[in-house]
Amino acid sequence: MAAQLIDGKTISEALLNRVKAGVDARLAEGRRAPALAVVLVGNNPASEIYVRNKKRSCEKVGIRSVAFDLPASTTQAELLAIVDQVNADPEIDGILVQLPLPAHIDADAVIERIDPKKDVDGFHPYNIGRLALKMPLLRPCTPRGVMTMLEMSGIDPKGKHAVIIGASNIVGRPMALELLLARATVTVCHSATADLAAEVRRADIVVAAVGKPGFVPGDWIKEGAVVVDVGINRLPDGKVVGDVDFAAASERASWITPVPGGVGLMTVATLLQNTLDSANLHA
Ligand SMILES: Nc1nc2c(c(=O)[nH]1)N[C@@H](CN(C=O)c1ccc(C(=O)N[C@@H](CCC(=O)O)C(=O)O)cc1)CN2
Repeated sequence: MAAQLIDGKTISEALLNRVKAGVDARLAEGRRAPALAVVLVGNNPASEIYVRNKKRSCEKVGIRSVAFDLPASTTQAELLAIVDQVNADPEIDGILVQLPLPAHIDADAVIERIDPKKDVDGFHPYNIGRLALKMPLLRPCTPRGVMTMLEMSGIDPKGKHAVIIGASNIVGRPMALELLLARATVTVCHSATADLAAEVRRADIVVAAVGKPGFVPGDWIKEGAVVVDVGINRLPDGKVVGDVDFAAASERASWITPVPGGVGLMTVATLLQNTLDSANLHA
């Protein structure tokens, strides 16, 4: 059986259209456009691309973006002062600090400094706690984007066994909370998991978020499983591939996300959805 594609391009465009309609509705009511502070420290080439895409998408849907492009030498105190400034600005609804930050900056301290009401990345302990307690407010973009992809493809995780490979704060952990909220039975695998292949072979839904090209071979995928590939790995020849052997997994899966053109596009669109949500909640 050849898998059906969960097409991030089509689904993210539909989501962006929905966000644009929400922005237009605010303007029609005489309310201001939502605004997003976009903070980039240093010159990590991948981060520069992601931030550029986020700003372009803001433009497309009518969200105002306010850029803070800071040198790699920025100190933690300087960055925290900028976070304080945008926290206090009533014209800003969302704050995005692009990760990773340079090694001399404590990313957890920066995330914790963001006003949880403006935490459109959903990484603040307050927002993660709300998700864990079944009271989600601002939800991490990649996992929320994955849930939108499943929903728009008619895939209901309820009663399914979901296996997540990777336990990061950005993807693996909040992904587990999202799937639990959707009533899946969830297994989170990580580098100390005893028999990863056996865990994945039992999965109805596999979410791979490892950051290693082709880490999941096709023969780990159960016949008919749904495969969500969150990995974005750039090969020496410049090609971008996921964590899953796409061709082999497609032979067994019922649905699969491609890389590129999959979850990454949803991460950006969901950030704008969160920014609109934040504006509608508070301004
Ligand atoms: N503050 C944050 N930092 C980071 C996040 C995040 O959600 N918030 N996630 C990742 C990077 N990321 C967004 O910031 C991101 C990753 C990938 C894509 C994307 O569009 N991927 C494309 C392929 C891109 C390519 O060719 O390089 C795709 O999947 O089609 C967008 C955003 C870490 N940092």
